[in-house]
Amino acid sequence: MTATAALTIDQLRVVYGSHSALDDVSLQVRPGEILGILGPNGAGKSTLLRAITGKLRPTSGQIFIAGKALSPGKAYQHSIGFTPQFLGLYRHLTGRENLEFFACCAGVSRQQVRARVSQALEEIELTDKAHVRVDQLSGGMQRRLHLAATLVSHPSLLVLDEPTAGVDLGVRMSIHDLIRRRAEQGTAVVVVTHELDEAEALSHRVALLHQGQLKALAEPQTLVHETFGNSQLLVVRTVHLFSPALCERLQEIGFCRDSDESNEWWLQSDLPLDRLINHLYRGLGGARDAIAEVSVRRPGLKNVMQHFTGARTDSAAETVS
Ligand SMILES: Nc1ncnc2c1ncn2[C@@H]1O[C@H](COP(=O)(O)OP(=O)(O)OP(=O)(O)O)[C@@H](O)[C@H]1O
Repeated sequence: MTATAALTIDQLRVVYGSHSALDDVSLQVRPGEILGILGPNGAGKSTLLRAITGKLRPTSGQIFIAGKALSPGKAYQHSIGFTPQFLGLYRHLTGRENLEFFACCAGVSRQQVRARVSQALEEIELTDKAHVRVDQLSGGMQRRLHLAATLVSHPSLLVLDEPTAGVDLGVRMSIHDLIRRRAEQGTAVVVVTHELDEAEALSHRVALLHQGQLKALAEPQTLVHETFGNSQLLVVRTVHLFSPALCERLQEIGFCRDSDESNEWWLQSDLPLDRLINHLYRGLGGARDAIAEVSVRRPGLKNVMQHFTGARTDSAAETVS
């Protein structure tokens, strides 16, 4: 990518006291590109967003917005639109009043404010609710309005922190459409999400952070392929969630799971299915009744995350005998 990238992050380091929150992170985002930022809690995602939006002075490294070096503390509202995770709307004002306020704060000229606000309301399909107070709108409508508050200034770089947190599928889809449309018009988008399906569906590329380091940066499908090749996953769903003996047994025979709250376990392998099933049932012995379902799947981003963040990914080649 060239100096005309919408965003360039060059060898960024952020150290809090003695703790390194970001360590030598470099990446670029081109105009029109949607980059998903993924990583477990504490990976450094919020720190990265704070650095990109100029709210934090990096320990070292540089950030360029459309080729211009970013100096923390300066006003960047014209080129960067930041939508934080938590709603920041004025509940006693109407949707239109909120958008007009945010447009003015972002430096939109008086002559343009009305048209920009009308356009944003149309984009989020809330024109007919423009004069309703925010506290009388549904949660999904407030979420869309929250995003529109950033869109009114037509930023060249949109930075979104979990834009679909807590919304239903319908609202999520409409927010995705909104983000895609802006990207198609040339806006670069950096979006932090914990939803891996969302990242896979929405992002042109994903950046995977873990313990402050950039572990991977690629298109979702490329990342899955580079990590797992043509492997498949044998997926097992257990009847009960908490059965320490069964969990221990599954771990011993090479399975891992998404979280302690999941009753789905998976094993990555290139081996033929009949050998894998044999391996599973032999390994489980008398505990096989505790299995509700066995299926085969292609790996996805979720499995890539586990691979890079240290979950057990022992290949079946090592554990299947
Ligand atoms: N102001 C701060 N002072 C000291 N340490 C901090 C500060 N902010 C964040 N950290 C630490 O830096 C690391 C990265 O934090 P950060 O909030 O960027 O992670 P994150 O990926 O956004 O996590 P989450 O998904 O939980 O929001 C964590 O270990 C965190 O405890």
